[in-house]
Amino acid sequence: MSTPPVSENAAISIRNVVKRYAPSGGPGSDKEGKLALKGVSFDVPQGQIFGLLGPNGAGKSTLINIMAGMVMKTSGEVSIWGFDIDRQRRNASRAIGIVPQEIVFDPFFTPYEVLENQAGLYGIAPPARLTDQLLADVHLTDKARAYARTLSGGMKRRLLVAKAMVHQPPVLVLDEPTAGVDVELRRQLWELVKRLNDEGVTVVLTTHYLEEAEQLCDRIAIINHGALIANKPTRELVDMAREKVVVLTLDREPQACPTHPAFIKCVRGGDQKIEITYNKDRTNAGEIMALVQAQGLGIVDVTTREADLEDVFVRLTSEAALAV
Ligand SMILES: Nc1ncnc2c1ncn2[C@@H]1O[C@H](COP(=O)(O)OP(=O)(O)OP(=O)(O)O)[C@@H](O)[C@H]1O
Repeated sequence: MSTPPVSENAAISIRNVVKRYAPSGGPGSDKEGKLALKGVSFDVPQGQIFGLLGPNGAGKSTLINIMAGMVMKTSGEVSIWGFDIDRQRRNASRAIGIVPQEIVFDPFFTPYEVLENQAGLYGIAPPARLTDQLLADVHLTDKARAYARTLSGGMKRRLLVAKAMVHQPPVLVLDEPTAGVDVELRRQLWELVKRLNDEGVTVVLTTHYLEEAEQLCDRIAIINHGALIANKPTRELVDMAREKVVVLTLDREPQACPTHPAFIKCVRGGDQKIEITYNKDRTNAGEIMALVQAQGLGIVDVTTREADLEDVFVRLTSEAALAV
């Protein structure tokens, strides 16, 4: 299959990226080394919040670490804001801010010092530094002079976001920013991400929380076993779930499940309820209710459930697993 050329106006352009790790040499190790990415290609459009999803070990961190310059790809091309990461490394690095999965700070530095040091690394002269502004943006002004080790987990994560934004990159990448973070802190982090995006920053994030990816991301790519298995606007991806479920509570116990070519599954609960999973392109709840009533049964209550991203994710990853 021919691969389109690297896109000039994408925030990130990834073409045919392959990564094979060196063999570890340990007992049972793969002699050729682990093939973590098997030729992945996609673009992250400018201005979006882009979700990179996949099960554990799919290759997400490998891809992010390649963008960050921390892992060398085996082959393929990556450009960030139009800059090739091999030929224009300096410009590519300046165009991206990375929030790593692991929290790593020297515990004896204060948030103020963490940001000042980072600005120094980027060669930003003191008058041009945005330290106070960034601390305010992530609500850490009153912790500016506290040791990093005294910050809560959520504060440390917010400080990592500020650190990634020190050089004001147009692209921000967050690797599992909410892993192990409680609900309230997760909400705060998502608000921060949304605010940055509203200000024009293109955001790429990996997450295991499908519901949040569904709410937050404009577009979602799914990686499984080192290969891209989906890359679509979130709405389209969710619409791929063609299944819908209707639960009917009847006026008495039905003798049998009604049948229809669009039914995928029908379960009798034994409590005067039937749960029908159907293809929503081929029938609807109204038709199903009419079918049940035509059998002489009365309907006391009805509830329906839409398929969500989790249904699509499970289906796509299991189909891809079967194809491997
Ligand atoms: N340094 C390494 N050396 C050898 N193999 C590695 C190395 N880092 C990752 N891998 C392997 O490459 C594959 C992809 O790992 P990666 O960490 O990129 O996945 P992931 O999608 O980020 O998973 P997770 O969500 O668990 O972080 C895995 O099989 C992993 O064991």
